Amino acid sequence: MSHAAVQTHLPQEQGLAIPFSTIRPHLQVRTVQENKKKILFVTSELTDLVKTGGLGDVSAALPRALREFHDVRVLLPGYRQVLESGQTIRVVGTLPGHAALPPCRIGRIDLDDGLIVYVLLSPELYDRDGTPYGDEHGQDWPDNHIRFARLGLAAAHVAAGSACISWRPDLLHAHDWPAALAPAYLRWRGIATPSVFTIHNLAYQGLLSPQCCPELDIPRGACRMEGMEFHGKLSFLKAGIAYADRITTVSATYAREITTEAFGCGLEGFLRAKAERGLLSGIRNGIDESWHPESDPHLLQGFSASDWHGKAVHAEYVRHHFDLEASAGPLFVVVSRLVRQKGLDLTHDVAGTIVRAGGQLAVIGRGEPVEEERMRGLAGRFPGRIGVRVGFEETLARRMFAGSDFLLMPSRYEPCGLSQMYAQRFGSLPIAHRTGGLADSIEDGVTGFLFERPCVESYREAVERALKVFALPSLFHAMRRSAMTVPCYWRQTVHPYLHLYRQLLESRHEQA
Ligand SMILES: Nc1ncnc2c1ncn2[C@@H]1O[C@H](COP(=O)(O)OP(=O)(O)O[C@H]2O[C@H](CO)[C@@H](O)[C@H](O)[C@H]2O)[C@@H](O)[C@H]1O
Repeated sequence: MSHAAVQTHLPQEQGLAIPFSTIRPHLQVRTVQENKKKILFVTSELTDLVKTGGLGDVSAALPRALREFHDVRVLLPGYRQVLESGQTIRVVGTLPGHAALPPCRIGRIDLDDGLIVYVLLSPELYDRDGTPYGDEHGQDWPDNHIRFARLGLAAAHVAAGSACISWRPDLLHAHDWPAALAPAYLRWRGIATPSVFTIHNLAYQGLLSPQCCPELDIPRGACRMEGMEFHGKLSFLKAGIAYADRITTVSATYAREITTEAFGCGLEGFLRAKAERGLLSGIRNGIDESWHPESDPHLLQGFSASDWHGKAVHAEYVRHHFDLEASAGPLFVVVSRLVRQKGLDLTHDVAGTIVRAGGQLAVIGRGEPVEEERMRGLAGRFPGRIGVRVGFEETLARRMFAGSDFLLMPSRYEPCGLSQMYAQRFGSLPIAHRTGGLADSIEDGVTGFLFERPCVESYREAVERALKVFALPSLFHAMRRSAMTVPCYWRQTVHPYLHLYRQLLESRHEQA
């Protein structure tokens, strides 16, 4: 693998038109600094084009924060949302089929700010209604193993320089189980490109039957404990952990937690062994610069710690939008995927405390049908005091962070969490379980409220403390101001990744 990857212009890529695209000017000429390395992000979500949760946000914001230092590009499946995004897609590469993985083409999107996204074009795998992972009823696609193995193998081909793209990464960075076979295929095929695998959520593992090995061309040797075998099945996520050169997760506390039985999802021993060899680390997520209360274009009006008027405008907007009564009481919000991890059942049980104290609650979320139903039931119990919207709406979510006084986040576990940082930035104090990245990003009684155990009693005690602070405006505003100034942008937090990449590239260089 060559590290002499200095380019003074972008590579020549053929611009074959495909039906859904309009042709864009061919090449932008850009000077690339000598010490910049080429890094390929492999991910199943990118907020600009398709998002179901925090993975999309990190996949969009981290490459942008790294771009000052490296030439970072993203590889993403060409879902229907991507094809219909209105972005120009030029075909720049082709890949042959392999085992049960169909041949595909690679398209290229140049986003407005210059971020380059390679899109894996395989209509039979990705051009469907629904989310990246399942149909509109929340049912996983039965061929997910093929869909995401295709992603992993394509990434390995790009790394090997055999995807007909004249851009070849010095390092590959894969995210979560859908991208986890990328480092594995590198290893199985003897491609020396170093790799990083980031775990955003250990609970989603991508399990499949060992009988699928021939379909995906998984070597027999991989079906062992030291490989991707997991209780008689095969785990995409475990493959990422087994074969990447370095493993990271998204906060220091979660990195420790996943080496314990309580949080390790059965992989704690495997992860502990990696940690003991210095191969597992926790790097806390940052957030994108667009989360700025004075300039976020999603907001109706900007605001700051010295001018709260815009915040009041959003509080009124949220009350109106969720059919809540006019009130001077505290406004609580939930912005969350509605899944068991997020502790919605606990919020259901403390909601009465909030309402009795004169508070109101607005919830937006989408997820498991049982959780959606639970939330709808809550709105039915407290009309005018609790409003629930089942759906996914970025603009509304941002206005909820802006208009609220408190964000509820009683997650049972939380690898990092972004919502609490968005809330803090917008002067809404998070009330959260002391776990994972919530413990690392919230200072109890200063920039939010933490409770110790994921149970109603512990949670209620934190809500009661928050209500007392709300009743003391000078203390409440002081806490808000502290929360708004916590350093949380990626540019303030990206350095551990730069250090990790440097270490990895240098050690690979020495080995070579
Ligand atoms: N209905 C809705 N409408 C609009 N926006 C909505 C929404 N539901 C959720 N969101 C948004 O989706 C994102 C959720 O991100 P989180 O990091 O809080 O959780 P998630 O569990 O998805 O991410 C996983 O990956 C991230 C990234 O590493 C980790 O921080 C996290 O702990 C881990 O569980 C936030 O941007 C939130 O505002």
